[in-house]
Amino acid sequence: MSSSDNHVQYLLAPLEYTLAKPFLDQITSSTAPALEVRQTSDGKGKGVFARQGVSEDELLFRERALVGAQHSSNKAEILACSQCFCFVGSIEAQIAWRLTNEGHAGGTVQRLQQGLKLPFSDQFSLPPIVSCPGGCTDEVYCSRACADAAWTEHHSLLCCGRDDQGSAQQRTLLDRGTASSSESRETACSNVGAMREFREFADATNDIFHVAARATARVCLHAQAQLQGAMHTLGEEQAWTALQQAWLPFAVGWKAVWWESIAVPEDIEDEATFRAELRDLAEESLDLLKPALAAQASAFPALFDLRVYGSIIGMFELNNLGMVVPSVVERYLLHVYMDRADPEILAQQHAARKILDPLREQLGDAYDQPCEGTAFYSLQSCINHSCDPNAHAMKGPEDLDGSAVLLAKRGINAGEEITISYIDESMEYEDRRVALLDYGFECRCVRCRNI
Ligand SMILES: C[S@@+](CC[C@H](N)C(=O)[O-])C[C@H]1O[C@@H](n2cnc3c(N)ncnc32)[C@H](O)[C@@H]1O
Repeated sequence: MSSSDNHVQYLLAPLEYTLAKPFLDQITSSTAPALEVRQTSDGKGKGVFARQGVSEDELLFRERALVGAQHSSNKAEILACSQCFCFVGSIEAQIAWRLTNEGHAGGTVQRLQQGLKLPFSDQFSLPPIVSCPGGCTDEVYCSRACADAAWTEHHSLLCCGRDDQGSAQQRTLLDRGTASSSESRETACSNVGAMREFREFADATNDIFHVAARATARVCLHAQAQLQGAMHTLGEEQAWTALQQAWLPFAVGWKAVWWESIAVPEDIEDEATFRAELRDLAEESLDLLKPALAAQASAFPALFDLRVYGSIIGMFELNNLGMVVPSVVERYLLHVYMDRADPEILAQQHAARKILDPLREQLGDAYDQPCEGTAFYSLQSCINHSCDPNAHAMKGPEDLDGSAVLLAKRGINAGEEITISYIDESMEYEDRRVALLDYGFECRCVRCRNI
C-alpha cells in the first residue's frame, strides 16, 4: 500500500478509544464537567455518563456546533448569523427578506424595504447584520467576533469574494441593516469560479455538501496553522502529522461512508443504482471543491479522497443533528396578536394589527419558520439512543442561537448513561425499528430488549 492509501485508511478508520479519550475529556471539562464520555458495556461503542446525580429538568449542557450550516432553502426565509445562527437585523428586515424572496414586491413590503418601522418591534431588537470581511453576500453575521471566527475556521477558504450576486432588493435590505464589518480581507480560495459552481451544485442537489465543505476547510485551516503557513515548503510527513492533529475532532465523530451506510428509502427498488447515484453526486461535488481548494488538495491529498469526503458527509447524515433556532418573528407576532388585559396596551395592539394584518397574511402559515440547518456537535454526537430516554434536546426562551441544549427528562443517578431518542419514541416497536434503520443500527435499549 502506498503512503497515500495508508493515510486514507487512517482517516476512514474509527479512532481507538484510548487516543480519543484526552480529546473527549477536554470537551466534557469545558462543556459539561458533570458528564464523562466512556465505553459502554453493552456494545454500543462509546456513550455519555453522569458523574454525579442530576435532577429532572436540569441543564446537562449547552454546546456550540463544531461545524454547521443553515439549509439553502432556509436562507431565503431567515436572515441568520452564519456562525452562531441567531436571527439578525430587525423584525422589519426579517419580514421584508422573506417576503421579498417570495416575490411580494408592492405595498407594505416596499415600505419595509424603504425603512418602515413596525409597532412594538423595538421590544425585539436583534444584533445588526455584519457583512462578510471577504465581501461576499453568501454569508452574514451577528458580530465581528462571529465574522472573524467563521473566517478563521472555514470561510477564508470558501469565500467567493466581492460579487454581484443577489437581487437589487436583497442588496438594499442587507445594506440597510449592515453594520461595518471587520477589516476587509482577501479570500484564500484558489478558484472562485469553481467555488461558485460548487455552491450552486450544493444548493441544487443536497446542501449537506455545504457542511462537508466547511468541515474540510476547517481541517485544512487547522493543519495549515500548525504548519505556520509553510504548507508547501515542509515535507509530506510534516503535512500528514499536521493533518492528523487537525482531523482529531472529526476522527472521534461517529461516521461511515455516506452512500454505503444510508438507509434505502422504501420506494427505491434498485439499491445498487441508488447507492451508485449518491456516490456519483458526491464525486461531482468533490470534483468542484478540489479546484476551488487546489492548494489544500495538493498539500493534504488524503483529505480530498472520495471515500474520506463520503465519510464526512456520512458523519452529518448518521448523527442527523438538525440545528433549529426558534423564530423571533413568531414571538413578535404572538406579542402583537395575543390580547393583553391592560386596555391601553390592547388599544395599541389593535392599532398595530391594522398595519400587520396584510403582512401576516402574506407570511401565511409559515410565519413561525425557525432557522434550520445541519450541524455536528462533538459531545451530543456521543450520546446513544434509547426508546425510553432520560434526556432531551429542549431550547428555552433564552436559547436564541444554534447551540444544542440538553436537559434531563427525569432524575438521573451518578454513573447512569445519558440517552436521548433519535426518533419519535411513542411509535410501536416495528415502526421504531424501521425508523432506526436510517441510523444504521438495531436498538439495544432496555425497552426494545424486553419486547
Ligand atoms: C451518534 S452515535 C452515538 C455514539 C457512538 N456510540 C460512538 O461510539 O461514537 C450513534 C451510534 O451509536 C450506536 N448506538 C446508539 N444508540 C444505540 C442503541 N440504542 N442500540 C445500539 N446501538 C446504539 C450505533 O452504532 C449508532 O450508529
